[in-house]
Amino acid sequence: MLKAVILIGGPQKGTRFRPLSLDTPKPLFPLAGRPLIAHHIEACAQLPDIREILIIGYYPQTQMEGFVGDMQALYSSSNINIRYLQEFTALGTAGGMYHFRDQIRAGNPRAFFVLNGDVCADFPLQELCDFHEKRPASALVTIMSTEATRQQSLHYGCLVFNRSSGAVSHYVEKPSSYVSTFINCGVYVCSMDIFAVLAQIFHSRGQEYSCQAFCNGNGNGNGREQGHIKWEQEVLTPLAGTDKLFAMPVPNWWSQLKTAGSAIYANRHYLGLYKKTHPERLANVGTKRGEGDGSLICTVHPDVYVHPSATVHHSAVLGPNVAIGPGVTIGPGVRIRESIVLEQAQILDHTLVLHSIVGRGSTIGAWARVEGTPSDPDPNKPFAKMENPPLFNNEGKLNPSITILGCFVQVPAEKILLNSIVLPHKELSRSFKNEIIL
Ligand SMILES: Nc1nc2c(ncn2[C@@H]2O[C@H](COP(=O)(O)OP(=O)(O)O[C@H]3O[C@H](CO)[C@@H](O)[C@H](O)[C@@H]3O)[C@@H](O)[C@H]2O)c(=O)[nH]1
Repeated sequence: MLKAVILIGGPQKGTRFRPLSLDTPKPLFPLAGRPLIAHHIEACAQLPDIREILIIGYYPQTQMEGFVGDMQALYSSSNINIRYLQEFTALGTAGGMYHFRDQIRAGNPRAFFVLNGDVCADFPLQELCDFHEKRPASALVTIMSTEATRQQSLHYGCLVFNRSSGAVSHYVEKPSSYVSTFINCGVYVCSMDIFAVLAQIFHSRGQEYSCQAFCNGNGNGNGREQGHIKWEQEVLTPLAGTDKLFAMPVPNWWSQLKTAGSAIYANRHYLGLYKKTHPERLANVGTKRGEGDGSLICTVHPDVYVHPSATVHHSAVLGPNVAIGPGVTIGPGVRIRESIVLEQAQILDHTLVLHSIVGRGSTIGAWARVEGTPSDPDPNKPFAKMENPPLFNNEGKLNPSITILGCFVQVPAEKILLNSIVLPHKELSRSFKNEIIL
């Protein structure tokens, strides 16, 4: 029996994903019509041995319970239990795993997966598990690894490993100078003995804290929670070179979801994966709607996802790489490409939407133009990943990126919105270019 843990962080995380994360917690942001971590759950559920998926984070229960209920219902017939476990405070990337160790160990799984909730991929979980189980009995963790450029590798965990055995000899989290182009994808298989390592870290921390508290005469020394454990620095780094840490390089598509710009890129890839895994979800076949209802929609340039409850005028043209959410209305002559339109948005007649995300309940008037700048990885650099540039450049100007409308924004007819970010509930009265509209 196997289990999986999905780490989703909490409300203070995902700040670079604003304004989209103001409305929906980042782990639930829809890509190709499904919440980000529903793709993780779907990948886990493909494995016949998976029995339980534990989502660990510090979002309030109320923000996660609807999603968890939907997932439980979806996978009830496959006998997979899905639960959300809330940390009382941010416990870091390994503290939650240790805190909820009894829940992970319950039922005696032979191993468990750990997936960062903010990565997107064609997750090769069965291969990763088979690889891990073929390593020596001493193996505690196998890391899924991919290659990045030399420069980009500095933003990730970097690893040096033996290409035939997979044994990791050196692991550095976000090094300041070049270590390796092989990076940590934030996807792991762990043996159950990893809890002994976590217990050791937790208890040594306890001694450190009580000593500091004694010396300072106050609570827990530096104010950090004793249960806070950094998986990368406190677990992976010391395990390197001990024959307990392994890496499996994979050629599959993989990306992080840090900025809103990366959502368009991930949306495109998840739509592309549907061709292999769930072609019935796509509205690719001629002019037919996805999800098997077969009614006519409009002209579609693959790949396109349209929620069955959306209303799309037959003269609209969608795609490539478009996802249309529930209850969306698309008027006559509308053209949308490389974009995500979230639930209940309305796009009125003859409007053009390019490289943009239209927030929940937003309205774009007729003959308007909403356009952003694509922020894809550099196609001329092998292994290049998405850049996650800051919002502003050194001159204090907005870096060109996709256009984002927060929820319930109103764009009047015949206006142009270019490379701009609009915060929720704004009613625009004119055109904007390269601006954040607060
Ligand atoms: N439950 C919980 N989850 C957390 C916490 N802190 C972070 N996480 C979750 O853990 C994942 C990674 O955390 P980050 O702190 O955002 O790390 P990162 O910059 O993305 O780097 C990590 O991922 C890279 C791959 O995407 C790796 O290359 C890198 O080595 C590292 O593991 C995210 O899904 C985040 O939501 C926490 O306190 N509690």
